[in-house]
Amino acid sequence: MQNTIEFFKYQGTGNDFVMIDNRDLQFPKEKEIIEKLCDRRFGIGGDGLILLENDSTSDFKMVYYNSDGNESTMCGNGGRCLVAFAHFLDVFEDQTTFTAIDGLHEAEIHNGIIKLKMIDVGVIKNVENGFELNTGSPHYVTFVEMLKNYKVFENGNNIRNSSSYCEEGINVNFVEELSENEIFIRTYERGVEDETFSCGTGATASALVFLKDKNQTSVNVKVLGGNLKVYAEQDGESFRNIWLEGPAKQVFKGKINL
Ligand SMILES: N[C@@H](CCC[C@H](N)C(=O)O)C(=O)O
Repeated sequence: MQNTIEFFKYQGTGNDFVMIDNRDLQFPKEKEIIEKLCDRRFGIGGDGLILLENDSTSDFKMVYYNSDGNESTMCGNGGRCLVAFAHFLDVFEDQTTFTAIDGLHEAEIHNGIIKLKMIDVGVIKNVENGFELNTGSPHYVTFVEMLKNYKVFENGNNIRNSSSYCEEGINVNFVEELSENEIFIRTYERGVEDETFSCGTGATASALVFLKDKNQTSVNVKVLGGNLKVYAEQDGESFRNIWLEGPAKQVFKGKINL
């Protein structure tokens, strides 16, 4: 017998996700099924798939899969979209906490803008031509010029598959400083294996590298799919009180046969 599931589609600055209410734990967590649902020709289409589940210590739990069907580490835009989804499902009113793979997150929603607290970040490592840090997911950050015309797929794919990163993979962020208050970022994402329109943990990582050792606690972030803002407080070599802010929207809903 054919199994039909109800889904919702969300996007946060163009990073798009299939969203499923799995509080009844009925969703089959199989790689082939998730990959097919994320396929833009044979499925719904999305950079990832997110399950909203019950949690014993917070309002809900986030389970995140990349479009390759594998469960992965934290997704910042996905987290913001999931907060919008939980709000739509009346799980909370305007402030919430939820549990993700990297721990507990606080979040708030006001007029469609979601502000999500990210994990504290330790040392930013200097590596060849760039920086490496973990904002819930692993990121490589490098500064370039003329980012609009930059070959993000080719260069991102080369770095992601280089000997340093090929085993675990890494997300690769190319950053251009537009002004003292604004950076422009384009990201090649691990697990999507392509450039996406936005990456929340990547925007956070790039913002922290930009803010490091400056007397500044926020920066506007322009991405292909819109605008984000990152707030952070530096404490020695580390950062805390890190917030990722931006819009997240429900795009459509439907039913699909598995
Ligand atoms: N789109 C994401 C990052 C998702 C995880 C990443 N692809 C990985 O596997 O590390 C975001 O908004 O943070």
